[in-house]
This record gives sequence, C-alpha cells and structure tokens, in this order.
Amino acid sequence: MRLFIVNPVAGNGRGRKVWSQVEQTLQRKQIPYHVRFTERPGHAGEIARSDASRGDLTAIVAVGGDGTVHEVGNGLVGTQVPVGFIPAGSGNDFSLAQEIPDDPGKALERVLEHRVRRVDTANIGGRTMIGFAGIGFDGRVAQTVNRFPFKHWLGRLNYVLGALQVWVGFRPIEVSLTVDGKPYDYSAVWLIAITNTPYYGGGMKICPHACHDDGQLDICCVNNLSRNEFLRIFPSVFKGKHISHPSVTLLRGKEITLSSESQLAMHVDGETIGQPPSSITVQPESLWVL
Ligand SMILES: Nc1ncnc2c1ncn2[C@@H]1O[C@H](COP(=O)(O)OP(=O)(O)OP(=O)(O)O)[C@@H](O)[C@H]1O
Repeated sequence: MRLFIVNPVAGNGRGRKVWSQVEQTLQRKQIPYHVRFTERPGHAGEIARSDASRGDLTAIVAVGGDGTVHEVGNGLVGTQVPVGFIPAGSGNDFSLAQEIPDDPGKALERVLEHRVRRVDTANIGGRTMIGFAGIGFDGRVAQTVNRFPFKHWLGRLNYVLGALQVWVGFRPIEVSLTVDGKPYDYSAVWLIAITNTPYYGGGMKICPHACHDDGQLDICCVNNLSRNEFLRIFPSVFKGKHISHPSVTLLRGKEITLSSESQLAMHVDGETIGQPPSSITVQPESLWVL
C-alpha cells in the first residue's frame, strides 16, 4: 500500500488540485492508497517518520514542493521505505534533479513503476539535506523568498527576484572550510553551495557535475567578485557556465567543516535554518527514491 502525503498549500493551492487529479487516476485504475493532508509546517515529516514503521507501506509519496520532499525525506532517511514525488510546488528542483516529470499523470506513472534507487543525503546538524544547501548570499535569498507574500504566483521567477533584492545590500564574508581534512580559507565569499544534485534555486545548475549516488558532496564557492561582476555572471549559472569564471571554485568531499567570524545565513533544500552547524557529512545511499 502507498501513502500519499499532500501539502495542500504548496504552489499556492496547486498541491490540492494536483492531488485531486492523481486521486481520480488511482480510483479509475482501482489502485489502493492512503492519503494524509499536512496541517502545518513540519507535519509531513512527522507523518512520514511515524508511518514508515507501520510495516504495510511500500512507498510514501510527497505531493507538494521541495519543502514537502525535504520533510518526507527527513522522515524516511535510513529506512527502507522509498519516497516518491508528485511535483506541485513553485521551485521543484528535486524533480529536475531526479528527472521526475512536471505533469502529475506522468509523475504518478513513475511512482507506480516502483523502480527504487538509493541516493546520498547529508547530515547537517541533525537535519537531513536531500538535494542542496547554501550559505551566504543564497541563504539570504531563501530567507527573502520564503517571506515573499507573492511567492506562490511567481514559480521559478521567485529566486531571480529574491537574488536581485539580496544583491543590493549583501556584504561578502570570510569563511574557513575543511573538506575531508584539507583546509581552505576564502575571503569576500558571496556564497558556498553544497549539493548532491546539479540544480537548486529554481533550476540553477550550481554544481553541474554533482551526482546523487557517488558518496560525495559537491561544493561551489564564489568569492572575490565585485557587486557588478557578481550580477554579470549570475545568469550563466542557469546553464552551469559560471564554473569557468576565476572566482568560482568547485570542491568535492565527504565531510565539510565550516567556520566564520560573521553571522551566516543557511538554507537546506530551500528551508531556512539560520546559523549553519560546524560540520556537514555525506550519508551515502541513505534514502530510497522512486
Ligand atoms: N497545511 C499547511 N499550512 C501551512 N504551511 C504548510 C502546511 N503544510 C505544509 N506547510 C509548509 O509549506 C511550506 C512550503 O511547502 P513546499 O516547499 O512543498 O511548497 P512550495 O514552497 O510551493 O514549493 P517549492 O519549495 O518547490 O518552491 C513548507 O515549509 C511546509 O512545511
């Protein structure tokens, strides 16, 4: 039996509409299912965590956006219950990375095929990162976008508008990193992205070579750029072309430690978490995905 966890407010109510389409198909095909609707932030994770141990579930399917997948994935990490995804959010980077179709009917077909793959996640201070995290500029962009009153109408344009708003006042910071024990000191850092998947922020290909099952985390650090130069190279991230710029450094490793004198803003899968923890560790093949 599959359990569908539906976030009715994802994508400005798209979650509920997408679910009614999916439900009609399940009923027409006489496929048994359970459904639970989320009632508050964090609820999808609570449901996934408690229902994963029921023993009769073959999969838990998130119907919503990246925030819903983040919560359900956090509830299922380390279990053998796979997470499926029917995209109904505004960004849906997880579906881009996993090549899950935007069309709810096709996404449901993929769930019903039940082909399980194991993917890496990362432990970030006890919270699980499913796809991507960001520190600095993009931590602030996530904070800004999550507060936009019109977030749900703008889809992927949110991140462009959020980025422009943060760009105006952002002050680059000093950050020291270690990656698998090797130290790196960066001055005037705009952002550090840590990812398992190439995409984040509504389709930006920040770490174009990231792979979700290589047992490694990909890191992109952008530093020592003037405000105007940052804006000039920004569009190139949508095609992953930013990586040839001399201010962009790519690293890869299993364990990252971070320290900075400044207050850092961080997001994990687009959810704002405030000050980052001091270490981030890959959890190889820890989540089963449909
Ligand atoms: N019933 C609810 N009422 C209010 N908030 C909810 C409810 N259920 C879930 N949430 C919260 O809604 C937030 C947004 O969900 P989600 O990220 O899935 O959609 P989205 O923001 O439209 O999509 P995306 O993240 O892909 O842009 C999440 O932080 C989640 O915790």
